[in-house]
Amino acid sequence: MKKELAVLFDMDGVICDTNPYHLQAWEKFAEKHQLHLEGKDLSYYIYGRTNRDALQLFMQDKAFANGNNFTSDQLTDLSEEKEALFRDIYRDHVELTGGLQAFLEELKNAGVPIALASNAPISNINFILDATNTRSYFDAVVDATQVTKGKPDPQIYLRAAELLHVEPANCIVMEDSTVGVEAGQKAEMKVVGITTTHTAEELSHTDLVIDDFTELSINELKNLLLSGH
Ligand SMILES: O=P(O)(O)OC[C@H]1O[C@@H](O)[C@H](O)[C@@H](O)[C@@H]1O
Repeated sequence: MKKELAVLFDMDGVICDTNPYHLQAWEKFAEKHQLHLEGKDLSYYIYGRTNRDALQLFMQDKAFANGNNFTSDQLTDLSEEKEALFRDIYRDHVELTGGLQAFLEELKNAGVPIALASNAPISNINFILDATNTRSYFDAVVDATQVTKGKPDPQIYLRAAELLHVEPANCIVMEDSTVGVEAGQKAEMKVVGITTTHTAEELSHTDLVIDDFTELSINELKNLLLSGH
């Protein structure tokens, strides 16, 4: 039987409020590679994007100080180098977003299928799932390597719905980044915006804005599915 509700969680900024630590990692990485990264660039180039897309966007618009373009293998290596920095910085600060543990329990007890759908590399996904001890809650995990395009393309969310055997129209996406919100909306799913990375105003085009998961219940999600766009 097809399920009437599934919840698809983004990871960075949703499972854990990691973006302040990603920022520190990007700053270290930028210094080492003489990349002219400014605070205001983060919102557009970085938050929510795959590292490959972020690095490529940078190269197009700003170019690295040494003027080189990177091969696909170099992009993979650079991406992993930045994420190793992130994991080192974040390791001692790992904490689930407020109310998430109880919300995951509520969903699990009600038999609601749950997926993790992230642009992050699998090394980071494994790191967060192990450090937060939440792997057992997720019925499916989708990262950008399992599809041809990461967010803001909708493929990651559509693949997650497929793995859970739930129609996209019955899926609710939990997102913090504008790139991720775009992906959820293009997948024609309802999107809840969480204000870890962007302000409530910046997320005002979502279906519901929350500060953390203490504000959500299954009933509220069911009502959201019934409401129009
Ligand atoms: O799709 P998610 O879980 O928000 O993660 C995507 C990306 O979010 C960015 O903010 C990070 O800098 C990346 O390293 C990360 O891969």
